[in-house]
Amino acid sequence: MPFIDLDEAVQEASGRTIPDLFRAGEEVFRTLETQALKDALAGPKALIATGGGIVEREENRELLAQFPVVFLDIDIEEAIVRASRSGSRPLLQDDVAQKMRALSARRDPLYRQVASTSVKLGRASKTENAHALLRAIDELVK
Ligand SMILES: Nc1ncnc2c1ncn2[C@@H]1O[C@H](COP(=O)(O)OP(=O)(O)OP(=O)(O)O)[C@@H](O)[C@H]1O
Ligand SMILES: O=C(O)C1=C[C@@H](O)[C@@H](O)[C@H](O)C1
Repeated sequence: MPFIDLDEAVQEASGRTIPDLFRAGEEVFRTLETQALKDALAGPKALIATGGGIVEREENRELLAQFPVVFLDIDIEEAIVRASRSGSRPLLQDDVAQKMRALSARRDPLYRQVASTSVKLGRASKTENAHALLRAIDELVK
């Protein structure tokens, strides 16, 4: 099955990086993100990885809720550690921990609203996490 990463799709379609798009304004990025989601959903059946901010727009939530969706329910402390390492996330420049907690509090109910199922991802290895995700996808689409 084809795999589509929406962050990559947005960057390819616009010819710009995500930090560059955010410099033009978050709405600029979100509009391209919605278009990339619509294009991906209209295309051949695929596994689509969205950015964590996909649930910010109601339009996106309504679209996603029509398809099988797996919520990657990552432990917040682990997410903070990983995001602190990355440095390239426009919404997480300073006070990463505080911003992550605020985003998580706002978005968590929205993820649960659109998700058909969820997978708890803790400190297991990447391979174990990938297998847990694949099992959830198999279960969902069988
Ligand atoms: N045990 C692990 N399981 C899963 N991912 C891990 C693990 N250890 C490190 N990582 C890393 O965590 C990072 C997760 O970042 P990634 O950018 O893929 O997040 P994302 O889910 O795409 O978030 P976003 O909402 O920003 O799109 C990756 O770089 C991945 O390699
Ligand atoms: O959580 C978010 O709002 C984002 C997550 C990333 O994947 C990118 O889509 C972008 O940095 C925004």
